[in-house]
Amino acid sequence: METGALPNTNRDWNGGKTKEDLEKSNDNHYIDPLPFIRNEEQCAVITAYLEHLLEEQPSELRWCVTGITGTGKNYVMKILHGITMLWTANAMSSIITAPTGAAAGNVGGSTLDRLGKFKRLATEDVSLSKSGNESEFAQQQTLLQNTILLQIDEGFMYGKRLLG
Ligand SMILES: Nc1ncnc2c1ncn2[C@@H]1O[C@H](COP(=O)(O)OP(=O)(O)OP(=O)(O)O)[C@@H](O)[C@H]1O
Repeated sequence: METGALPNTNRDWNGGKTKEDLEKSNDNHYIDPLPFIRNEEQCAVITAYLEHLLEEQPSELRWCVTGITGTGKNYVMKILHGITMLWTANAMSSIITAPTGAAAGNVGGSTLDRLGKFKRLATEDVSLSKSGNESEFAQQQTLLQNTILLQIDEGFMYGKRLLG
């Protein structure tokens, strides 16, 4: 996974002390923020997201996480999804989408078309807000107003017709 563009993730969970420091001083209270993840790059993404949630006034965050196949991108997506739902206690606060039904099924998400109830035509260039039933679209907007995380898998497959 490529994480070079991520914000600095050095949150100090242990008062500036390393695990070794704490062991030497017989203090066993070392906090490992992500004990269940042993992959550094995955840790960097998840920790950066946690830090973002902890910000008093979180700014809008737009990330593109890339990596060759099998590097654990979907694994991280699912963790961020779970963290967000727990953090907000709202199942609609996090959404995972993908361009095709098969890709969406793979990550436990849905297609943007299904999510937004769009009825796009294969041949016509229609904008997002006009591509479906407008009242359904408005209902969906209301439903999604507490969504704080939108993750798009295989995002390169979306053209400017949908997201442009
Ligand atoms: N930190 C981890 N601990 C345990 N298993 C992991 C971890 N990260 C990834 N895996 C496992 O490795 C496999 C590949 O991960 P994943 O599907 O997330 O990769 P990917 O980068 O999304 O692949 P693709 O680009 O093909 O969709 C999966 O079986 C996943 O469960």
